[in-house]
Amino acid sequence: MVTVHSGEAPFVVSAPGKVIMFGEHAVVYGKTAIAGSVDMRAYGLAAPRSDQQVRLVLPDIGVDVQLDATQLPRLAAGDLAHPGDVEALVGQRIGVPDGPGRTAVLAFAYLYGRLCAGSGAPGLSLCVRSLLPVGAGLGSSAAYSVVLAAALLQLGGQLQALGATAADRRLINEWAFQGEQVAHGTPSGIDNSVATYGGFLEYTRGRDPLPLPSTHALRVLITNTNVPKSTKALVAGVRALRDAHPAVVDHILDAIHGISATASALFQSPADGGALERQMSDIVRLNHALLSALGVSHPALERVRDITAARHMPSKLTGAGGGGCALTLVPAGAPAAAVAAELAAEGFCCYETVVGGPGVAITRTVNAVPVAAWIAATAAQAADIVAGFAALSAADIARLAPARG
Ligand SMILES: Nc1ncnc2c1ncn2[C@@H]1O[C@H](COP(=O)(O)OP(=O)(O)OP(=O)(O)O)[C@@H](O)[C@H]1O
Ligand SMILES: C[C@@](O)(CCO)CC(=O)[O-]
Repeated sequence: MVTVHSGEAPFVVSAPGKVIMFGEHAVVYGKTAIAGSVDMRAYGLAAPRSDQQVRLVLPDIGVDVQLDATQLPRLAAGDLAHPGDVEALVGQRIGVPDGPGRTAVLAFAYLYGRLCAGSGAPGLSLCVRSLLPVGAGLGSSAAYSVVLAAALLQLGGQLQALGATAADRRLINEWAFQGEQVAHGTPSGIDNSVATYGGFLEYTRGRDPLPLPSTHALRVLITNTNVPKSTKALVAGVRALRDAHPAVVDHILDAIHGISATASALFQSPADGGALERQMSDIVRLNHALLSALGVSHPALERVRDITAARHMPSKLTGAGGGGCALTLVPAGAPAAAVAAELAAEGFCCYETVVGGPGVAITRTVNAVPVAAWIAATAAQAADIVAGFAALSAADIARLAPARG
């Protein structure tokens, strides 16, 4: 339990989404995965208030709830067997129907309960917006959890330097992982690690994430199939398959581990561009085939794979699968624009993205102007700071994050 600093001026926290290059699902079983941050982020405006009210505004998913701080129970370590059990404690009170909004409010209630709640806990308005598609495999949930954890830790005076030190990041990552457990049950921790640390990471559950000093720039196309999926259900499906056929599924998981090990070596190798692209293409194809064997592909993902393969651009699903996004390697000279147009004609959304940008960031100013004043000037018609933040254009909101280093 910490004392929330109600004297803190409004500030903005942001955290990136992720793309898993190799190793999703296998990473849940202790195998290695390789992931990088994408240049789309979640942004949270935290404004302390003096009236003991806690307001959570999530405009992307239609949530605006206000509770008296005393309605959110203080939670000590050990009060709950699993962070997801918070539902049983506060589920009745939050008045939000099932769906993304409910999960998001429960993750907040858990982290607020652990980090802030208690007698005398002051109020707070927190508004989170995201430029990441929700539930598409790009780690929108982890970016949201990292924003919550960093905002509440900052309010509690638990961070040394606005989230910038190694100790700050470790703390943010640990708490964000608990927020992810509310949403996903048994996540591996890779998504929140990428959202916290940014860059490229080699990740194995239970070990510190290893930043990969990639010597090769990788162009990728991300295609959102717009098919909704549930990470929790897909992870549970793989678990059921493994329980039924351990001797088969464990070999598949080991093979995926081998792919991540190959990718890690390739990222750090001095191989020339052509050789690297050939080997990367092979392992992208192999990884997708293995994920398909685990039952987490979808006809829309197979369609993306066929369209891009016809142009010699290999694709794999990224994230949990079952819909969501595919990742396509764009080798030098590949007709990325033509392929993106072909995919768009089939109703898919494509983003060409830069992988490996900055992780979590907390800012109190924009170009030396305090956040509150900057929002007031940028969204001049808004009634208050939360409404102003909610009204910012995507281009303006992106100015609240650090530039790519
Ligand atoms: N803009 C947002 N505002 C509030 N909550 C969000 C937002 N985006 C995502 N979330 C939270 O994240 C959840 C989506 O998690 P889900 O795992 O389905 O998708 P994802 O994280 O985008 O995909 P993946 O885990 O495969 O990378 C939502 O239910 C909500 O709780
Ligand atoms: C499917 C999975 O491996 C990645 C989801 O982005 C689940 C996890 O690692 O928690």
